[in-house]
Amino acid sequence: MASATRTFARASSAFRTGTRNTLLTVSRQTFRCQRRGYASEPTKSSSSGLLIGVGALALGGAGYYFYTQGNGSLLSGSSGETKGIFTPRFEDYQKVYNEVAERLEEKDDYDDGSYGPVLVRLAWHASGTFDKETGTGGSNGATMRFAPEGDHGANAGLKAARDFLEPVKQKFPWISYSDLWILSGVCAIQEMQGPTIPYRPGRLDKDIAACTPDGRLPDASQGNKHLRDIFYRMGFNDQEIVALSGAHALGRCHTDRSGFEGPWTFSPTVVTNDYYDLLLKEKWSWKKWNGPKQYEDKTSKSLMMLPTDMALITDKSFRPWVEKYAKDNDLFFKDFSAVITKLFELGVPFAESTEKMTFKPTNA
Ligand code: HEM
Repeated sequence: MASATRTFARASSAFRTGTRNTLLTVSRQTFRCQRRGYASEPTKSSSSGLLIGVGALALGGAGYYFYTQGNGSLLSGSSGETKGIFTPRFEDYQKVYNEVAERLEEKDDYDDGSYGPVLVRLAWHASGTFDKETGTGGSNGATMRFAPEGDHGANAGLKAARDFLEPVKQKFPWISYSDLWILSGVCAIQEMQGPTIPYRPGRLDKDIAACTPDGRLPDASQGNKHLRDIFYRMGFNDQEIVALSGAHALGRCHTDRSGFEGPWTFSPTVVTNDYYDLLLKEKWSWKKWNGPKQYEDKTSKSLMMLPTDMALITDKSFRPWVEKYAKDNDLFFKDFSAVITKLFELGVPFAESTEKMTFKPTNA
């Protein structure tokens, strides 16, 4: 620790004050985080990312590679000369997008054939901790890298998503984890044939001190009041709660993660409005098993609904939106794109000049 600190001190003295301050902040965070330790689930992914900073600093006389967290940074060549500030542009973010898309295509032996759904869940759980009253939580910080947040029951299983992204972070060390997780959610939705999701970069990774308390994400065993408590706290209304829930067209529940079991739809790796359609058209009854209370469809007995999903058709204000989205996929795509963009941007202090980016899907 001491020699790494000295290496940092030597290296940082070579740079102008503004950059040095940024680097010092990043480095102090790095050392503090190392002392405090990470969540038991995400240790590998998070520590290696932060260690990039230390590794870069340790290059010493061989030259320096310095990256801030996505908003521009000093980039030096291996011969030691400073090359200038690296400011990522749209093309750079599209490269990250393409890399995630390529890995999604390659790694098709996971779950139902794609990491896409779990990447969407990672981006949502990173964002869904936001509290509009205090301005805390949200995607700006990627604090799920640390215990206790990574170990919150609601986040069980998301290490798979973080590990999937670690090689991408290593290939593009200039992007913050916070921006990477959201960009990957955007990529997963688009690559799974969903709507275009506009993206803005600018999130900064925060220290362990910014971890949010347990209990900010929804509890699937509850009902409509709980959904409103959780989503109103983030700043959403009833229509938006229903539109966001359409993400459950994707993926599945796992007994070793949430305790629940099974997918919501027959095409869990394609974004569709099937979730709403099935909610309305199927007959749902309690599944007979020893696990937590969940519903199963009468026809195939292979699909599931959570108590919170069923609340969308028993609640008078939610139900009309379920009916609208079941009838009109274009409307669902339009509203889903708008509401998930809002979710991904909760509490992020973007610079005014930050423009929305639209990535080209690889299968377009
Ligand atoms: C409305 C309240 C919500 C509740 C109670 C809830 C609960 C759950 C639960 C229990 C799982 C299963 C986790 C597992 O066992 O692997 C799950 C999975 C998932 N959730 Fe939600 N969720 C909610 C909202 C959302 C929202 C707003 C999104 C995204 C916009 C979302 C996206 C997903 C996805 C994509 C999966 C599948 C993950 C996978 O296949 O690994 N959920 N959710």
